[in-house]
Amino acid sequence: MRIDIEGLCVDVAGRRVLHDITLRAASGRVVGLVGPNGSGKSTLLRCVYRALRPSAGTVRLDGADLHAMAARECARLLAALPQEARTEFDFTVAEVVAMGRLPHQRGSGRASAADREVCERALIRVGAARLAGRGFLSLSGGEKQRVLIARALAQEPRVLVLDEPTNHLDIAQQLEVLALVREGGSGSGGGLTVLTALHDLNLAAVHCDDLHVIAEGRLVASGPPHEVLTPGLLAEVFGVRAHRVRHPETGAVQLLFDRLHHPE
Ligand SMILES: Nc1ncnc2c1ncn2[C@@H]1O[C@H](COP(=O)(O)OP(=O)(O)OP(=O)(O)O)[C@@H](O)[C@H]1O
Repeated sequence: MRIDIEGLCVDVAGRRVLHDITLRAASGRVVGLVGPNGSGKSTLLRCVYRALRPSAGTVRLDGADLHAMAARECARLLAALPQEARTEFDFTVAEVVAMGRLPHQRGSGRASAADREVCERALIRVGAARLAGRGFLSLSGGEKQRVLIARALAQEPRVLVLDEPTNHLDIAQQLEVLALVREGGSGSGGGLTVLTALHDLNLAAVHCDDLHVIAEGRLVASGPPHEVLTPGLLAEVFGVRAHRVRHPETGAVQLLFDRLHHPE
């Protein structure tokens, strides 16, 4: 499913934090949002998962205005993993994942055998089946993240929105979470579009098909990672000096950072 963001402006507390953002995430792509702290990545994502209404502009899913959709319709199409995804009560892992099925349930809202199977499959896919009976609040950060991804997959969305999904994870967990996200579509018939904010530019270079760079609320570059992550852009946007190398096995662009960039 395609995401078209057009002319998006957001004002927060009387200040414009996003200025006229227009970008597209093509169907089935893993699309990364990168940019310095406070540049507006989370604000943009919040507009896409409908936690925030833009001051101007539109977000469309395959042409349909997201903010004009009924909440249930939207929840059938789009799942989100916000930066501070929490549950206030100590639900079990199985209950947390079962919440992903709610948009698909009618009437009594009771889970069918088919719903339960989708949830079990989602937990197996993220390698967390053994956690099903545990209390969510007792899990480690990495385990919580896996379970929340399982909930998002159980929702069987066409669009997955992730805000820093690798936060607080060790390197192995980071790679695993991103691999899961990448494969996300394959178990649900393919075509899953992923829009994710990422701080780690090397992970973004490897795991994203396309990147959009946001700086001070404005879109400053878009394209495949090897085109976007240039030393010039990194100096200008992030204020760092970087060298580009190729991964010796995969050929992916990787960055070596040596020091802060001081303009002449
Ligand atoms: N509720 C709010 N009240 C006031 N300012 C806000 C609010 N939400 C966001 N902002 C401001 O909007 C700007 C963009 O914030 P946002 O969280 O979108 O940035 P970000 O790129 O996701 O940052 P980070 O990488 O640090 O998570 C920041 O200057 C932030 O202080």
